[in-house]
Amino acid sequence: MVAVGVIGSGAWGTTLALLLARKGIATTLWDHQAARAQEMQSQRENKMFLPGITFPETLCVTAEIGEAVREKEMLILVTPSQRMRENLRLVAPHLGSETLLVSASKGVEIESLKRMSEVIAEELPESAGRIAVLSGPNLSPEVAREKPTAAVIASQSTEVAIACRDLLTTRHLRIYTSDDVVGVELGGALKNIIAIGAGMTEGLEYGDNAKGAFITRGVAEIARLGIAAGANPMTFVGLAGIGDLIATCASPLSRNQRLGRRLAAGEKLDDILASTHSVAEGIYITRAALKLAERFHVEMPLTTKLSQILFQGLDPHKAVLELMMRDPKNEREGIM
Ligand SMILES: NC(=O)c1ccc[n+]([C@@H]2O[C@H](COP(=O)([O-])OP(=O)(O)OC[C@H]3O[C@@H](n4cnc5c(N)ncnc54)[C@H](O)[C@@H]3O)[C@@H](O)[C@H]2O)c1
Ligand SMILES: O=P(O)(O)OC[C@H](O)CO
Repeated sequence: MVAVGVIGSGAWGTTLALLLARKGIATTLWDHQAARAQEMQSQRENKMFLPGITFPETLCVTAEIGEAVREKEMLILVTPSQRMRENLRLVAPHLGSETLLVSASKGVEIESLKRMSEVIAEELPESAGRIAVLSGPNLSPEVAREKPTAAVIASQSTEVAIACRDLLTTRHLRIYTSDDVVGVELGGALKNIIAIGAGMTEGLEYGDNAKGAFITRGVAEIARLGIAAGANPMTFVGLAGIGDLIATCASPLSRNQRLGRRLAAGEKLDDILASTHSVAEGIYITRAALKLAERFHVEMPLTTKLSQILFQGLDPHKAVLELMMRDPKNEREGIM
């Protein structure tokens, strides 16, 4: 029988585990907290992140890392991005020589500026040829409820991308393959910055023209950085780029978008963080993106202003005014 492990039991990790288990795959979901794992295993539900969705019998929850990692065809790594490395170190002693590794996290490590696949290859070097990354417009409450969804899985190895795709595909989740690992990872990570900003335009009641403009200039900005980092420009008009932006910037289900709306309402970042268990990757990728922008000499005016709002208390109205008053530009300047 095929067996899969899922490392990280937040909303997305639980959703992916549910999908696999519903296909009859023996799925082990790992939580880093024993009490949480026990609670989910006995209640047959993740009440914190996906209330109301019952676990099938083929899904087992554990806090014992070896149980989640040993003898698995595929391991899905889906912790918050800043926690990925420490969890890979727990995985390493138990990992088999054939296991496929899929990163489903959307972020860049702030300290090293490495993408998740790079962190994985660094910590698990013997598995470096079996890594894939999953991204796309994938709001977990919709995916878990089997609403039609598409995603993209990228790997340097076509065989690995296809094998992971085949394990993850369901009647409700259509997955495209790609060889643009850099673009798929950076698209999924960087869109979180734009999702926070889009939430802010909504919270400030600036209307749909402002939101449309913000998202469009946002794509230009994140594509500019991605291309400088080696991504294929076309990936930013694909599922990991514009696709994910449309979903997250439009949906009240997006945690990053909600964060933007709360900041616009005047709440302080620390208070928002203290009020939730969910990760809003946009906060961390904002820092990482600005460091990457410096490395690649790329201009990121929207990200710069968002960073000032998040970390220096800049008033969002003032930030928007400052963006509006920038020097006029040609629309395509700095993109292609
Ligand atoms: N939720 C979604 O719809 C969705 C969709 C696609 C991708 N993602 C990405 O998946 C990743 C995980 O997000 P999520 O939504 O599943 O999580 P979540 O925000 O729902 O919950 C956070 C999870 O992180 C866990 N956690 C906290 N500290 C940890 C540690 N030190 N080690 C291991 N786990 C720890 C918590 O226990 C919790 O399970 C993020 O990068 C996110 O961007 C999320
Ligand atoms: O809820 P968010 O903002 O973390 O977004 C979740 C996914 O990345 C959407 O594709």
